[in-house]
Amino acid sequence: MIDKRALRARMRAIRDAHGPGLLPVARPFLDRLLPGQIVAAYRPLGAEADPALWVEAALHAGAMIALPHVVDRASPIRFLRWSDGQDLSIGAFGLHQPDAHAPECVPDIILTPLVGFDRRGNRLGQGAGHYDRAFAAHRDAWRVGIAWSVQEVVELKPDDWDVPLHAIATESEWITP
Ligand SMILES: Nc1nc2c(c(=O)[nH]1)N(C=O)[C@@H](CNc1ccc(C(=O)N[C@@H](CCC(=O)O)C(=O)O)cc1)CN2
Ligand SMILES: Nc1ncnc2c1ncn2[C@@H]1O[C@H](COP(=O)(O)OP(=O)(O)OP(=O)(O)O)[C@@H](O)[C@H]1O
Repeated sequence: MIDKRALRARMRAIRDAHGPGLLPVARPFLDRLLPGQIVAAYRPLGAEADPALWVEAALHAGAMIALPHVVDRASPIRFLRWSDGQDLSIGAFGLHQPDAHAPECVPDIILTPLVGFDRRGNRLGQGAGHYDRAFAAHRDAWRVGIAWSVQEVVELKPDDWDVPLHAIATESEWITP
């Protein structure tokens, strides 16, 4: 079987060949939203599917937005509150993120950028363990993976620490394992 690093390189190349864009909002996400909830989103890097329309829908429903704040590969990410229109600064890996002093949040929903996924909810990420650790720290959050449909692989072998996704949204499908 192809190793994880080689697969990650292949799936990044497939994602980059697809190119960037906005992901249409999936109905089950709208149905789940409640006022006051905290939705952890992200600002896309390169050709990652952009959840900006999901952020807009969440704000419209009265939910609050948090964005990941990353320091380096070794440190856990923190989800920090972001209010609509607030400035972001560029941090590690070129990510747009809130100021380190923004309030930390406990997310109800975690929109997770994917490098690859399978139909069972297994996920391939950047390999730093940032979302693995976030899922372990926020067990009750609804874990939604976001990707282009071309990022699907037939089967990913989960590691012991992997926490599966509840759903995956692509431009063409809402996949629930
Ligand atoms: N948009 C976005 N935000 C995110 C993530 C992500 O994958 N995408 N993260 C996910 O954990 C966390 C940040 N962690 C990261 C860890 C490693 C790399 C990384 O290795 N980047 C590669 C290029 C990545 C690519 O092309 O996909 C690099 O810098 O060479 C990026 C982010 C939180 N925020
Ligand atoms: N709960 C955890 N606490 C501490 N370290 C963890 C935890 N979960 C995973 N890790 C570490 O993080 C790394 C994750 O590597 P892996 O290749 O699985 O990342 P990934 O599947 O790309 O996911 P991620 O998006 O989280 O980086 C591994 O080295 C693993 O030991």
